[in-house]
Amino acid sequence: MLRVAGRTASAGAALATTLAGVNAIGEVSYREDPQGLGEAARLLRLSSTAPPRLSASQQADLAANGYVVVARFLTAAHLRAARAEVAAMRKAGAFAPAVGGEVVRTDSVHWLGIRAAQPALVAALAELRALPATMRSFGGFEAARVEGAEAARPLLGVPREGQLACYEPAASREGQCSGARYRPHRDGFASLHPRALLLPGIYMREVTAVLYLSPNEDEWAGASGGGEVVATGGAAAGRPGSLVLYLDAAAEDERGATASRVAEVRPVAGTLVLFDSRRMLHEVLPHGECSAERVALTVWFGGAHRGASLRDVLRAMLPARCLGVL
Ligand SMILES: O=C(O)CCC(=O)C(=O)O
Ligand SMILES: [Fe+2]
Repeated sequence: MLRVAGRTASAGAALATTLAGVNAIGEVSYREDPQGLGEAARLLRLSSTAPPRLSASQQADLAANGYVVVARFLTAAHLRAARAEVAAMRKAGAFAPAVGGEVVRTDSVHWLGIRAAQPALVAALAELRALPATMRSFGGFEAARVEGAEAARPLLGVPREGQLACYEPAASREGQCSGARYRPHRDGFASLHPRALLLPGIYMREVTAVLYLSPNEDEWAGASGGGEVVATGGAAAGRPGSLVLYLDAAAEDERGATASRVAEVRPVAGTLVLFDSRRMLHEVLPHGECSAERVALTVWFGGAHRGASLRDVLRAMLPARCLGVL
């Protein structure tokens, strides 16, 4: 892919400024394996659209609302290939119950690395990992940090792994009356949360990117054709299997009661949702009657992922006004 090649070449200088083996800065996301992408590179070519992948207005939406929904992030051919790979992995028993406990979440997951054996999924992961490089400013939640010289590069860390998650329909969960779900939660914590010191990789998440790879688009989209519904009032619209974003929920609200509105996103294959990991309270409603599986590939961008330098961790934890000292 031209974009990959171009980015890899121009990444050389940036690479020297980061720790070896660290992939903390989006700009250099592809440098690990410029040649070896092989089949994944072919698929990337297949799925690419002209950069930037997020338009200015989508970036503005993300900054203003704390989330943005992008339809058709991958091509149909790429999606088909990725879904076939997920199906094969499921058959081979590659998914395990998610950590967090039945009370919180009942999906099963597989951590997909940048060198995984599934080219279409690796290519999808690469597309997601390229996002920070196309987002120079995160407006609301990054603008404060992107000042002066820092404006030249994105400050979001890019992890080497994405989480593939499958939510089973009720029918296939023996003895369960509802399908898999993920109760209301936030993916990250605000800066200086004490638990960030113990688990910086999780607690420093700043932006969540969820790309749906669910099979059976029609079933998920329904008659309305899927997409995103924003409802006023705190009550979730509540279609089974939807991702519900509780907009403007108070920081201490863990259930969504204080949300001014809710946005409901259908997990239609190819749909990408980006949101503010720290502020956006969200949940996956129980899967329900559908027979279709609900599959998502999620990547968290942020200041301190596995392999990030101490400097990155500190940078993520300090208030913007202190950044000058790092
Ligand atoms: O699959 C989704 O829609 C979101 C999943 C989620 O919230 C998570 O994995 O943290
Ligand atoms: Fe989440």
